[in-house]
Amino acid sequence: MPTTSAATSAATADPPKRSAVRSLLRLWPYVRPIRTRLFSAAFVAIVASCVGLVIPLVLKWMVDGPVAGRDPGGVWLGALYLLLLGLAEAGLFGLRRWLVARPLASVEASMRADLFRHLQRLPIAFHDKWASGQLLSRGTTDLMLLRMFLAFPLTFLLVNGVTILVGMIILLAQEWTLGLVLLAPVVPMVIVCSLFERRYAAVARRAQDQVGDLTTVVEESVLGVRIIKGFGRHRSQARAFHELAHRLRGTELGKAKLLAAIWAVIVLLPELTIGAALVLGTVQVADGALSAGTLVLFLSTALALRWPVESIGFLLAMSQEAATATERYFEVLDAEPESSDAAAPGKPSDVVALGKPSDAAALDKPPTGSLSTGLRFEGVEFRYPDAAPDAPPALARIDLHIRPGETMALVGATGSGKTTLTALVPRLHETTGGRITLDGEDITAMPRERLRELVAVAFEEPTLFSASVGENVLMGAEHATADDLRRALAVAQADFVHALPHGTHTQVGEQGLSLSGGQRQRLALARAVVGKPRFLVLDDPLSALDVHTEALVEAALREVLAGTTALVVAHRPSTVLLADRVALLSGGRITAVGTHQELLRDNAEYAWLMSGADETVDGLSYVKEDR
Ligand SMILES: Nc1ncnc2c1ncn2[C@@H]1O[C@H](COP(=O)(O)OP(=O)(O)OP(=O)(O)O)[C@@H](O)[C@H]1O
Repeated sequence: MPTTSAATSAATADPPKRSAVRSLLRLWPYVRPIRTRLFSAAFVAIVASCVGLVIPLVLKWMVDGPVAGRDPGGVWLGALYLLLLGLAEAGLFGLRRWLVARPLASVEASMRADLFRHLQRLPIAFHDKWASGQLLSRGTTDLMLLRMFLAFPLTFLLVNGVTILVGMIILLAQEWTLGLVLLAPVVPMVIVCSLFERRYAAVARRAQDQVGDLTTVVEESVLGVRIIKGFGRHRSQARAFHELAHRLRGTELGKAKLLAAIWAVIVLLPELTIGAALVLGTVQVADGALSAGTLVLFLSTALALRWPVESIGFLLAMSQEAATATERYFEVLDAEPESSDAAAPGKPSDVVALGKPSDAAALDKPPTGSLSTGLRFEGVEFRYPDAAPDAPPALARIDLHIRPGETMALVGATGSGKTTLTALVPRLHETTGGRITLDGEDITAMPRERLRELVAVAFEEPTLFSASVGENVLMGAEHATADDLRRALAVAQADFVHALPHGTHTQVGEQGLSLSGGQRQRLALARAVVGKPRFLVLDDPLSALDVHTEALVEAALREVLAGTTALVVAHRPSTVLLADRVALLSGGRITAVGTHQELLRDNAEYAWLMSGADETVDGLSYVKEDR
């Protein structure tokens, strides 16, 4: 898992410098399908707001009419009007909410689905660089911010703008001198708002990135809880968490200070002008230049405009956060996925054999028209995208031919490139030179779907998903039958599942934590073989097994391997003995190929790598002979 700092830099390096509006416009494809409802809701809210502005006009009519003329009937009529207007305003706002609630939930759901689908299609190189917490926070917090923006600020910035405009027109039409007094703070407020927007954009981005970092630490602490406890690292982990939480707290406080400042300006200036208008209006009423009803209308309209004006501060803040969330969302969505013939979404990452054709035997034969020539590496070179430019490539000049039905063991010192080489076959990484062919067909020329039907992979670190044992294994072949499942479990010596509380229906916890490492490895192996793949790539899949279980797995695996072309990474001689030939990988190059005995005799490095394990070799020789 990438470190927090590396992931942070990957996630936050050079965020695009777009204005908030341009960032938010990128949401249009998602908003388009619900535009009618959204515009209707905005229209309803504008009408509701304007209905609210009629109330001061009724008040003026009441004060200058029935109240001045001491007409109780008129006063009651006015009160009835006010009640109806109030009810209409409340009803319309309720209608607005009803109009937007469901479609906005669907926008959030479809954005989340797109993000998830895209994450499945992004290359391993992307996932190597990005911390999972950063991706998680984009799929949760950021999308929630976007839904809130579409539900509230998007509509209310418009509604409040129109309300302020209509209110000001009413005021200017009634008495333009007092209207101008109320208009006085507009210019300073626009300046303050634009300054605020710029500063808030930076601090909002920082806060959202820090939430991603914090999520990463929490996730790592939960997943790595055994290591943390085993090494007594809970204090240092807690310290790392507190440091990040402290940093986030500081950023959030910075946000709160900025909000407080703009809030103060936005509240204070209108209050001052309302006070000034009140004094001026009272003097005019005393002089007889203004009717008492007009002054009441003036004050009640100004008070009705207070909320639309005061809310601008936090509506702008929410919009800015939504713009940042949009940027962060599209940073992931803009990342280039695997080439257009990418695998279908929803594939597990550690097993690449999915979807056995309905006729299982079809996989055991090469496709019509192509010769069965096995697995061939021709001048393959690979360099990790984030490796230093002057660093040697992880793999260079790899020429290797694994014949049809042959099992080739791949042996090499740690860091020699074994995992990297195996990852190239199912195209988890793309070769940077040379080519790999399966029965003569270049793997880059075949659709990924087909490649992943042909090749199954099991890794040393087996991942189990939160699903039943059976579902986990059958991820290796969607159309496999109960018999296939039973056979695969038998090959992987995973019969222990029948003793689990609900057999193959037993749910295994997050990452299969409730099972031992060896049990998980056996399930991952069962997953790799359940689809009877033509090509099998195993990256040291038996490392967590005891010698006896390993021998049993190997005996059963040999039957599977007999009809399969296989590349098996091996550290132990016992695994090597499974193979027909061995390839020695040294510093990213194949330095020797031969049988185990030949290499033991002729190659010092191989002999050294295999040394100290004679007992196991003998033990397995017995198994082989017995077979
Ligand atoms: N994502 C990556 N980015 C850059 N370099 C990497 C990456 N993954 C592995 N490497 C480097 O590539 C080299 C080969 O690594 P690889 O994991 O293939 O070795 P290995 O032979 O499988 O080792 P082991 O036996 O310990 O599993 C190592 O030097 C490693 O540091």
